[in-house]
Amino acid sequence: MMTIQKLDKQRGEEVRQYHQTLTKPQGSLGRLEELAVQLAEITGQVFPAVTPPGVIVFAADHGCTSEGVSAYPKEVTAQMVTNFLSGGAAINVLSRSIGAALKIVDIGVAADIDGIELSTRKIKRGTNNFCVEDAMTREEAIEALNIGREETEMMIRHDAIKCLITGEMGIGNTTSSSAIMAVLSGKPIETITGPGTGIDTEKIKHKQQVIKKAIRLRSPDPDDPIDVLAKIGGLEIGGMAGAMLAAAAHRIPILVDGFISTVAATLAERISPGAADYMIIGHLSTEPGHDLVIQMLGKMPLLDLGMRLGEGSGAALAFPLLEAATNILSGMATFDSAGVTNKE
Ligand SMILES: Cc1cc2ncn([C@H]3O[C@H](COP(=O)(O)O)[C@@H](O)[C@H]3O)c2cc1C
Ligand SMILES: O=C(O)c1cccnc1
Repeated sequence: MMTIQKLDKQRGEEVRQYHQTLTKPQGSLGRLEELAVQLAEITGQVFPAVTPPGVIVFAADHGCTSEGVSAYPKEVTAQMVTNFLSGGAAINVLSRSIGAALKIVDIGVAADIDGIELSTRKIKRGTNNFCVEDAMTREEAIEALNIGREETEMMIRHDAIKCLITGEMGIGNTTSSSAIMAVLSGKPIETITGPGTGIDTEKIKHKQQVIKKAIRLRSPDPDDPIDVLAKIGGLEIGGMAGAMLAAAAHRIPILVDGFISTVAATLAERISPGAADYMIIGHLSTEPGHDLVIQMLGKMPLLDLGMRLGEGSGAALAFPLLEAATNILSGMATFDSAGVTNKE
């Protein structure tokens, strides 16, 4: 889809060496040092910039909500988009606190939503119920990826963003995310499916049955990520995957949020191997499948705050750590410049 370059290992090595000259015991900044190295490898700069960050929230509805898989009614998707537009959701608050540009994309909400601030890119009015038919066609899945890519490239041009945070809003999307993960990982559905917005144990069992039925009836090809996205995925999940591919192609670091975002990240990596090199996992969600999907990407989350919201919230909270990692590099004195004696 888009060319993703290899990481700039040379720049990473330069940062590793430079860290040893800064006024601190070697390695004492732990994962902040690793972060600085990764950011240098991603951006190709010894003093990488991550500000300003940009948050894109993709919103879409899910046909599988008619199977009773969420604690909240499907109307909440559109209502929350209106809330995003008036600035009152968690991601609005967190975006403001990190100085991020925030864009909301309606990539497939069932209801009509007005708002000049809204990017209206509706592919269809929610996915089809994957227990009855494919969630979307292959063409629609590709369109979702393309819209994600286009919206991100616009943000790179207009807002000059230096770090991408993707978020999502879509009642029912932990069900499609769990289904995608079950197919991509081959792991039992029980280990991947959780409460989402907060359903009880009985309802989780039902959610697992719904996912099993969908996978049996749709039989997506685990080796074809676009087939998986089309048959059992979501429009906002495709949008996020496309956004991540665009950021990786532009060598912009991607700060990944919770379970749903990390599933989109896994699809992006399967579509264009190497994309995950450009990703950092912001936090560990309490949704049970998140741990596994992070491990599959070979990553470790930065924060573990017991959160399970989505919208990009956990990634936005982790952003100051990236900023700190880059500020350390550009702002700290060296042993030489400060006249501090280095170890023998
Ligand atoms: C008010 C509200 C705000 C949200 N913001 C994100 N989500 C999160 O919950 C949804 C997924 O959970 P499930 O699969 O159980 O429906 C997604 O919209 C996700 O972004 C929200 C959910 C609600 C109710
Ligand atoms: O981990 C997440 O992103 C998540 C978990 C539950 C509900 N919504 C989002």
